[in-house]
Amino acid sequence: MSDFSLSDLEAILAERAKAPSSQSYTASLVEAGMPKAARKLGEEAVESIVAALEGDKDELTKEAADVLYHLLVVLRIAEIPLDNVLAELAQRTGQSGLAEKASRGA
Ligand SMILES: N=c1c2ncn([C@@H]3O[C@H](COP(=O)(O)OP(=O)(O)OP(=O)(O)O)[C@@H](O)[C@H]3O)c2ncn1[C@@H]1O[C@H](COP(=O)(O)O)[C@@H](O)[C@H]1O
Repeated sequence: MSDFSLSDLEAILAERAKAPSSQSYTASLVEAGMPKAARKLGEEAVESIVAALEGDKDELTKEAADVLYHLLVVLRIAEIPLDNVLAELAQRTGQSGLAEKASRGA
């Protein structure tokens, strides 16, 4: 199992977003703004659907990674911390302890 987490990626994107857009794809997306970032997220979601329907596991794995990356870029532009999303997911499990833990970023 990979040690790499979405929180790790969120931290990398926060750092890279400060770079000149010529040196960082993340910074170029943030600079372009929500319409472009949201469109990219949609494109990657559609490509994931196609891979899923074709039963192509390798392609679906790559497209799923693209979806998660572009989702984090969209959340960054919207100024929504990943922890808020995790807290929402935890709350849906009905386990308030998990929701509290997620909102603390633990
Ligand atoms: N996970 C990714 C990631 N996935 C995809 N991409 C980039 O997404 C782009 C998407 O290519 P596409 O073919 O979909 O789009 P395109 O038509 O080439 O370009 P668009 O004009 O449509 O955006 C490519 O340039 C990839 O390099 C990513 N770029 C960055 N990351 C992560 O973000 C980190 C920071 O990257 P930089 O911001 O580039 O420093 C990296 O270390 C990675 O962890």
